[in-house]
Amino acid sequence: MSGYVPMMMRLNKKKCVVIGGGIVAERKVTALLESKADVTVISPKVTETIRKRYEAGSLEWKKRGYLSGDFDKIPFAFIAVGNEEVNKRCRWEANKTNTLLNIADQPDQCDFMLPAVLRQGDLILTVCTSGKSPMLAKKIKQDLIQTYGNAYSVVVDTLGKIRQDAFHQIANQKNRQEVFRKLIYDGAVDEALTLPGQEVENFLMQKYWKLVLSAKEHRGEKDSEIEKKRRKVVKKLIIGSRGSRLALIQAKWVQQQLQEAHRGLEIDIKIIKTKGDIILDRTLDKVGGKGLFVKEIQNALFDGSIDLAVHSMKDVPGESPEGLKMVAIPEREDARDVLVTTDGKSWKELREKPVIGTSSMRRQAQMKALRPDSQIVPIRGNIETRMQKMKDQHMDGILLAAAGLIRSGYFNEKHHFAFSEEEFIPAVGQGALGCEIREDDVETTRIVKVLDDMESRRRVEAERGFLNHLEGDCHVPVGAFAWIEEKKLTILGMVACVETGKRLTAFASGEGNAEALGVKVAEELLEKGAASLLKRK
Ligand SMILES: C[C@@]1(CC(=O)O)c2cc3[nH]c(cc4nc(cc5[nH]c(cc(n2)[C@H]1CCC(=O)O)[C@@](C)(CC(=O)O)[C@@H]5CCC(=O)O)C(CC(=O)O)=C4CCC(=O)O)c(CCC(=O)O)c3CC(=O)O
Ligand SMILES: NC(=O)C1=CN([C@@H]2O[C@H](COP(=O)(O)OP(=O)(O)OC[C@H]3O[C@@H](n4cnc5c(N)ncnc54)[C@H](O)[C@@H]3O)[C@@H](O)[C@H]2O)C=CC1
Repeated sequence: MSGYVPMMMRLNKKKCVVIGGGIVAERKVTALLESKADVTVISPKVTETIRKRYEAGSLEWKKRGYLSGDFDKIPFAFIAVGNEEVNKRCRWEANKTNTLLNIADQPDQCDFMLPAVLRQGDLILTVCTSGKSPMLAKKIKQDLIQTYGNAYSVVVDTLGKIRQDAFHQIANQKNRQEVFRKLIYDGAVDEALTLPGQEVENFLMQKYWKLVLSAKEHRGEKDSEIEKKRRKVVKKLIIGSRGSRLALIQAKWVQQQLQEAHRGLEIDIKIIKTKGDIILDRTLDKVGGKGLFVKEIQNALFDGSIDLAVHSMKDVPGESPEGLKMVAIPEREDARDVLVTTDGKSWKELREKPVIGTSSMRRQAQMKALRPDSQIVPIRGNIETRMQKMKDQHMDGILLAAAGLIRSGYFNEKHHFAFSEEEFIPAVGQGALGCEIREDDVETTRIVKVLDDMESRRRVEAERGFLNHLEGDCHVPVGAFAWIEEKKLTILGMVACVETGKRLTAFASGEGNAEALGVKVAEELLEKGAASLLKRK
C-alpha cells in the first residue's frame, strides 16, 4: 500500500464525526480532542471515557446509529463500528460530500490513517506501517523513547528560541543555516542532551551566541541597507557604573562586548555617584560597606535611569532583590590574590616581620597563616591610592586582587606575586562581573544574555551558595574558590580566624546543582566548628 502523504494537521475547530463508540473510537476521539477538533460521536453506545467527555461538554454525542446525511459539511470522519455494511454506506456518502474518511477495520478504504505517535513536547515522532502492522508501529514508537527521551523537549524548545532570534540577528539565510548546522550537526545538541535539564537551554544559547559572534567577526560583516531595515531596531541601552577607574574599565568592557554582539546598538555609560548625601535621603543607612554601592546602582535600575548594572560579583551580597536579576556572569577573570611589592618577592622571600597592607579580614588571616610574623596595617582606597600608600609608608607589600590589576593594565610579574588559589583562597566571586537588569525587561535580557558564560556562572553560584549559607559578610574571613574540570565542579571553601590565622577548609565535587554544592561545603565547615569563628566579629 502506498501513495500516502504524511502531514501534521491542526484540527482546531474543524468538524469531525466519529461513527462508533467503542475502544477504538475512544482512541480516535482522544487524539481529535487534543487537536481541539469540534467532535461529534454518533453511536447508540459509548465507552465510559467518551461519556465523561460528553458530560463535560467536550464533544457532542448523538445516541443513535449512523444515518445518511451525517457527513453533510463534515471534512473528516472516522468509522469504528466494525460492520462492513455501515462502512460501505459511509464510504459511498463520503465520496459525495468530499469528506475524508478513516475506517478502522478497512485500511484499503481509508483516505487517511493514523500513525503511532511519540511526543516529547513539540517533538512529534510518528510511525506508520501503511496498514501492514499497526502493532509493529506501536512497538517501534515504544523503542524510539530510548533514543528520543524527555530531554529532547527542552532541546527542541531552545532551538525554537534560537531560530527566532537568528531571524533578527543574521539577515543572510545561508549564514543563518550554517549556524543551525553547526549547532545541530557538530555536537552541541548531542552535548546538551547529556546535561541536566535545567542547564540545556543555557548551554545551547551560549554555543549559539558564540557562533553568531565569531561568524560576524570572521566575515567582518557589514549590513546592507536592506539588512539594516530587516533587523529589529533596538533601543539605546544605559549602563550604570561607579565612577572609579576600575569600575569604568569594567563597564566599558561590557559596553564593547555588547556592541560587538549587536551592531548598531547604542550604549551609554552613566556614572552613579556613591556620595553619602545621596544615600542618606534613601534610608539606606543600614546597608554598610560594599553593599552600599551595589544598592545605589540597583536603585537606579529600579527607577529606570539605567538599564544595566555592572557589578564586581565580589561586592554583591546575597541574591538580587525582587524585581532584578543577574542576567549574565561574563567569562571570569583571574580569581587569585596578589602580593604587590616593589620587586616581586614571594611571601616566603619577604624579610622578617614584614609590614603588609590590607583591610580585608580574609587576606589578613591568610597572610598570618602563611607568615605568622607578618604585621598587618589597614589600607583603603582604589588600586592607585593603595600602591602609592605602599611606597609612601614603606610597606613591604600590599594584597590586591589579580583581576583588578589585570583589568587596569597594572599586572606585572616583576612586582607582583600571584598566590595559588589553594594557598590563598580568594573571596567569593573574585574576578567575576555580574550584569544585573530589571527582571521584566525582556529586550535587555535578550541583549545582555549573550555575555553569560555558563562555566563562570556555575563557579560563582557555587561560591555564593557557600557564602550565603554561612551568612558571611566582609567582616568575617571567608573565602571560596570553585573550578570546573571535565564538567565536574569542585569547590573549596574556607573560614579562618584573624587572630591565629588558623584556616578551616572543606571541599566537594559534583555535576549537579552548583549552589547546592556550595551549601554542602558550608555545612561541612559548620560541622568542623566554623560557627565559632563566624561569631567572632
Ligand atoms: C489502517 C489503520 C487505520 C487507522 O485506524 O487509522 C489501522 C487498522 C487496523 N488496526 C487493527 C488492529 C490494531 N491496531 C492497533 C493499534 C493501532 N492502530 C493504529 C493505526 C491503524 N490501525 C492504521 C494503520 C497504521 C499503521 O499501519 O501503522 C495506531 C498506530 C494509531 C491509532 O489508532 O491511534 C494504533 C497504535 C497506537 C499506539 O501507538 O499505541 C493494535 C495494537 C494495540 O491496540 O495494541 C491492533 C491489534 C494488533 C494488530 O492487529 O496488529 C486492525 C485489525 C482489527 C482486527 O483484528 O479486527 C486494523 C484493520 C485492519 O488491519 O484490517
Ligand atoms: N484501527 C484500529 O486501530 C483498530 C481497529 N479495530 C477494529 O475497529 C473496529 C471497532 O473496534 P472496537 O471499538 O474495539 O469495537 P466495539 O465493538 O467496542 O465498538 C463498536 C461501536 O460501534 C457502535 N455501533 C454499532 N453499530 C453502529 C452503527 N450502525 N452506527 C454507529 N455506531 C454503531 C457500538 O455501539 C460500539 O460503540 C473493529 O472492527 C475492530 O476490529 C480494532 C483494533 C484497532
